Amino acid sequence: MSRTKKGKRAGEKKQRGRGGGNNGNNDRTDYSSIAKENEKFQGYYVKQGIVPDEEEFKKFWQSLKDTLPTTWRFTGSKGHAISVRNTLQTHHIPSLTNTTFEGASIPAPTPLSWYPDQLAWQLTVGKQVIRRSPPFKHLQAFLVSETSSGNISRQEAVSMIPPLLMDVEPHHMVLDMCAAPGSKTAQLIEAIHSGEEERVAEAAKRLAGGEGSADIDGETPEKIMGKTTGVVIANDADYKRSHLLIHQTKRLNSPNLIVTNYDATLYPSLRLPTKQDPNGGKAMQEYLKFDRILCDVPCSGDGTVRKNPLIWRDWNVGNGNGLWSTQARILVRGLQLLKVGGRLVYSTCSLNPIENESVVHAAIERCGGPSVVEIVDVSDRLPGLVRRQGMKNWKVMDKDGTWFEKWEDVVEKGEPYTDRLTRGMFPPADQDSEIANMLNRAVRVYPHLQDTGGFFITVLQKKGAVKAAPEGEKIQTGGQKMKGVGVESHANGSADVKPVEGSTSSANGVKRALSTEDEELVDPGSPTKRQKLDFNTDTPASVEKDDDEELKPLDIPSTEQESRTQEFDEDPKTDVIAKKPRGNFNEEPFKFLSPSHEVLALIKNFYGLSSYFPMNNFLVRNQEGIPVRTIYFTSTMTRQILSENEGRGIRFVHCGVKMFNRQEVQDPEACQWRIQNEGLGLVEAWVGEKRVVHLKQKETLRYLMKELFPRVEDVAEIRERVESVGGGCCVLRVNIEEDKDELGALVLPLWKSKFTLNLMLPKEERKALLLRLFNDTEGPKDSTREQREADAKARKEAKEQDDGVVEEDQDEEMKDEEDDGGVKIGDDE
Ligand SMILES: C[S@@+](CC[C@H](N)C(=O)[O-])C[C@H]1O[C@@H](n2cnc3c(N)ncnc32)[C@H](O)[C@@H]1O
Repeated sequence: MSRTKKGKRAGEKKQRGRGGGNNGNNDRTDYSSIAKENEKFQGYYVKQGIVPDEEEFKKFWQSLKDTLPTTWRFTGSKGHAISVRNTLQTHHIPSLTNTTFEGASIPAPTPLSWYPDQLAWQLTVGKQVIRRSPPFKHLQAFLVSETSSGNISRQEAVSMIPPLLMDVEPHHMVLDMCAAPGSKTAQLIEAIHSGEEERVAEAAKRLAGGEGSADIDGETPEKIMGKTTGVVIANDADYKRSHLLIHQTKRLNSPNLIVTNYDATLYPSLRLPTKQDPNGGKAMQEYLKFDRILCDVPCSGDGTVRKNPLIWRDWNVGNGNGLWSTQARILVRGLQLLKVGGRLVYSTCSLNPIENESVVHAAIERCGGPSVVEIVDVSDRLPGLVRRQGMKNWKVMDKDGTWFEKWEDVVEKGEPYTDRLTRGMFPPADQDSEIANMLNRAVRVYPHLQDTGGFFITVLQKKGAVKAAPEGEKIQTGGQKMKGVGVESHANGSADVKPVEGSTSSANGVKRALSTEDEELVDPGSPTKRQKLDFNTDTPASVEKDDDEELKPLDIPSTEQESRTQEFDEDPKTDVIAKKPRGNFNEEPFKFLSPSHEVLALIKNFYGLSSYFPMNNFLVRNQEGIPVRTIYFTSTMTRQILSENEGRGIRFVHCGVKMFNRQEVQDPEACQWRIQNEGLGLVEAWVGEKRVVHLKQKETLRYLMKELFPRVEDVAEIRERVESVGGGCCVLRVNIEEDKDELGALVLPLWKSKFTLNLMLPKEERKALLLRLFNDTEGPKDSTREQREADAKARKEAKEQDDGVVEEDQDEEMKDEEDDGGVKIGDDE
């Protein structure tokens, strides 16, 4: 068989890891045939002493071979997540407790003790049981249905930890540097929106009563309305995978989310609105600094071996060594972009100290040492989570198997080791130094501690300005010269973020020493020099994988093979880390509409939108800036970021929630712009009573959900009200006393045609609600369809006979439209 340059056999399956890029893998390896043994893998971790006690190491090693439990999170706003969780607890857990299968008792799902509000659960039973035990089968149907409607997200338990340690608040600016496929981004979005429902409800009540209007002068609309003011920017270097982020976070409908597509080592400084000098001096250009940053970096992923058996076959030391330089650069860039006082979490699903403590140590040194960046002690956080402390000593192994304890030994041996390894990889020379002791504050989670995957998490706090010297100078830190984590700087201003399509090199190529005032604002520069460094160790090759793998609905896998193909959380792939954003960049521009635009005026009037509602946060996605089909809504800060950076070639991939969709209507009174289900939660509190319908009876709700096109005359409870509201879109507020716990605050978009009503819900969501609320497994039906068709036919024939004019079916007006998100209104066919 032929060999490639890197010594791989042509066609050979590439090394797995966790990093991204190059999807489309069609590997059909039989995972059950892979032996769960690898001497090099085991020997490496024995020598590193990651679990020093021999007996404990045996348990640790054995646990890597065991099947991983299935874990999931209830997603969305807290109120909503809790209401779906309540269904699990009320309707499923009782019948799953004390279940036996073939004589043995079977454990019911349990909440993860350390996850807040019992919103994360785990299930340890295998597929056999699920298929053949009726209560588990029932649970499976619930999980699948809620997953496809986005209320449940399958996620590895350990992967849920980093966002929980970030202490995100609703006003925070948050950056997720390596975000795809987006499980943690979803947690970050939930965190910035935490408490929002309550705040908005209170504000709406207060403002409707005319109270509090005195103290709102000069406040942003979000603040007045109790809305989240923070922003989450989720980034990934892989363009295709940046779209996975959109998919994964779609259900959260956050107007505070922006998705970008950059190599994180080169993440650009984003402009904020210029600050005017009150004394009449020069206006200052401000750049965005973040309160919270997540660096969940690409890594070798050997902590995921329980669900990725290929790691047993393919593990080699070069994977970790090869990623070190990129991981360190991402972390350094993150620390530059962080506000002083801000927090950054660095995490990997690798067990390897080279990808973990070594990177953290090098980056802290690179940024000025522990007086500038400290590791936060989080030992009292997440009580219940069993963990081990970070390592302060480790060794470095070359890919040929030679071990080194210190850089000086590498220098003594000379090439090729001096090319393949770097000084920064080594542990602190002074093991009693502040930084060495601080490394113990890092968190290591091992599989045997609580039946999970392996993970590494460090929480860093920035205490002062980071001074990054230009690349080319080897960095002098704590007596060590380091290469491989340098940051080149160049002039700030428009050139610093020139379009990077097809190139990540410094926009203007100017290298200069930093001045103190812009040291934090510069963009990192040319990767050309780093390229050599990145490739001077054994960089693992990419793995190709099918995109859709991330998106499969939850099933309950019993084998690791199934687990691998159905997982959509962590993405254990190693990749040659982006020297430039991968894939074509092809996005329509984001154009904001003037608040006085005639379409917005029409919408405001029809829905009776409150005067507090921020009408300047609407945008469209076309070059001309015309509302053709869909109008999106963003938060104020999001708008400012997009507007300030327009024309700078910034690779914005996504922003805005669909709020209004254009609808062909025949009723001249009805507004053509219907509220999209996605945007309803953002606007409903501000819609005037004139377009609100209240519903209190459970049976009415069931009928509206079950029937795709119920006749107005058949919905007795709300008939009168909908008739007085008139044609077009309105807001249905559901308030059923007996089901408060499971329904939460349910608000739905309702369309009134001449004769029929239509809940405008995506098919999956309608199905999931029917199952959850009414135990209906069959889904919606269209029993009036035949009747309508017959009526239409009769009308048409009669009309044609009368005057030869062909009349359109009035009720068909809602059924031909499909929105941009693929949600067919009413008629799902
Ligand atoms: C471990 S995965 C992130 C998982 C993600 N945080 C989550 O929780 O779903 C690493 C991601 O980093 C991306 N990546 C690799 N190199 C990168 C770089 N230089 N800059 C930004 N992203 C990069 C990969 O495409 C991959 O999606």
